[in-house]
Amino acid sequence: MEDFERVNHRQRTSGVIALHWFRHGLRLHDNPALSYAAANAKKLYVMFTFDGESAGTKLIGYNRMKFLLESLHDLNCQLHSYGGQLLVFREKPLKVITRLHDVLGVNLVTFEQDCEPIWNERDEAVKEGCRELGIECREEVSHTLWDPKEVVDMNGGVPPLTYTMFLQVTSAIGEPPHPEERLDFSSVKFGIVPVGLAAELNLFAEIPTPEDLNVKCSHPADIEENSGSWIGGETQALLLFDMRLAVEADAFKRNFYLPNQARPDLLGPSRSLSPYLRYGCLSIRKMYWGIHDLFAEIHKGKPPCHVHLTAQLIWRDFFYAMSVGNPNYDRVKENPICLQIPWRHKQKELQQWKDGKTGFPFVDAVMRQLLREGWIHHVARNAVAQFLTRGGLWISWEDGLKVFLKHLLDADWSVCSGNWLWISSSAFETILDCSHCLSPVAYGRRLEPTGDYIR
Ligand SMILES: Cc1cc2nc3c(=O)[nH]c(=O)nc-3n(C[C@H](O)[C@H](O)[C@H](O)COP(=O)(O)OP(=O)(O)OC[C@H]3O[C@@H](n4cnc5c(N)ncnc54)[C@H](O)[C@@H]3O)c2cc1C
Repeated sequence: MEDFERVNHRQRTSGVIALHWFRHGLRLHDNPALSYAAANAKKLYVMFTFDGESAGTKLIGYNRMKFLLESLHDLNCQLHSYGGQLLVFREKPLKVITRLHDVLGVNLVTFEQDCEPIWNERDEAVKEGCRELGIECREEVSHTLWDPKEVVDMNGGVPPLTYTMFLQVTSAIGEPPHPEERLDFSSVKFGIVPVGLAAELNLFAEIPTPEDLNVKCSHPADIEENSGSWIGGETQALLLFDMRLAVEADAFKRNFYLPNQARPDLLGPSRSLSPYLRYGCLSIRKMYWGIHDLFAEIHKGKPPCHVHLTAQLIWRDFFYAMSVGNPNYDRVKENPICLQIPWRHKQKELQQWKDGKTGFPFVDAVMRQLLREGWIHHVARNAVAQFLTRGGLWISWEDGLKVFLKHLLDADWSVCSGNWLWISSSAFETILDCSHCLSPVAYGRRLEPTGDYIR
């Protein structure tokens, strides 16, 4: 046994040594699993591990990987100010946990719930491994407003198939929890990993770059041009959230709702919070209650109204709940909620759509923006998704989903699949509906009549 193993073996017997495992939830505020670890441990380790899958890294483009790494960098900087360090490994989580238990005496592991079925196997293996090692495992729900598993249970074991049903079930559960008070980390004692163990577990000396993880930019000229347009991390998320509250306050005062949906600005600077919600840099509960309380303050005495932004946040929860227990949610085959539509296999047209070379200027501009920046407005997503599926090329939504999952900054397995199912009219309705489709020409002209967006 090495010296440090002996020392830490002794520590194990005398108190809680915790490891918080970040998967998403990349924030210090309103993070109940992290606060539990910090409040109960005499020493705390915090980690993220690149296992080839977690945080949606199985299918990931350059822009999202950059956003994720910036978010980790931001966490690390914040932890540094409290004398801590974010440990970033390239290893399977259970191996890291096991070795940190063996060598450093870790006896408590905490993490935020990843409710999607694609994570069940990973999380069950970790929970089982912890049980065998006698490690306490604590999982907290804070990536969604309600616990999607509770929603399904409450609905008799099946997900509520429509948004209205979802609202009924959640109103029976009650309001979503308020965000926690911000924890003071200054009294937390953070642990570091000895050199030998660091090498064994492939601990990065500093936050890696996308290239370190073999993710390359396919348009190198864009790196400089786009630098600064999206910056990952909690610090930036909180800044943008304050700006967003000001925009919503102005709209509420004028009795106007969803300003960025009703008057989409395709040319303005990116202000969306979805990539920050996807990685949990911003707490969904902080956003929900922030908007809710703002409405209540401006419209004193009026009952809460869900036609504004909080309704959008509830849609996000709806799509998560829909995917619980359905590992085939992202495909046509063996997906119990998906209509079996005879989509055509047209490789050439699919490639043209992916490359932004269909010949329809608006559709092509949107796809080029997706490839270069990783973010496109909701109305633009609608346009290209309908064009690919029931409104134009008649190609399966599954093909479109893969492209979105790779390139979108906010790409989220449940939310993206749910929206593709919706837009292609493959689910949440009983029949395929092609009676109302967006014109790929007139729609673009209406949204942005100057043509500057396309240029
Ligand atoms: C084909 C398609 C794929 C999509 N894929 C994703 C995805 O992978 N990840 C993702 O977060 N959103 C996805 N969306 C939903 C939506 O386009 C984005 O959430 C929205 O554009 C984000 O912009 P915003 O933050 O300004 O939204 P806002 O209007 O400010 O809404 C606030 C938040 O509510 C949530 N939200 C808004 N609209 C929706 C919606 N339709 N479904 C679920 N949640 C919503 C998002 O978290 C968003 O950040 C997709 C939409 C379509 C049509």
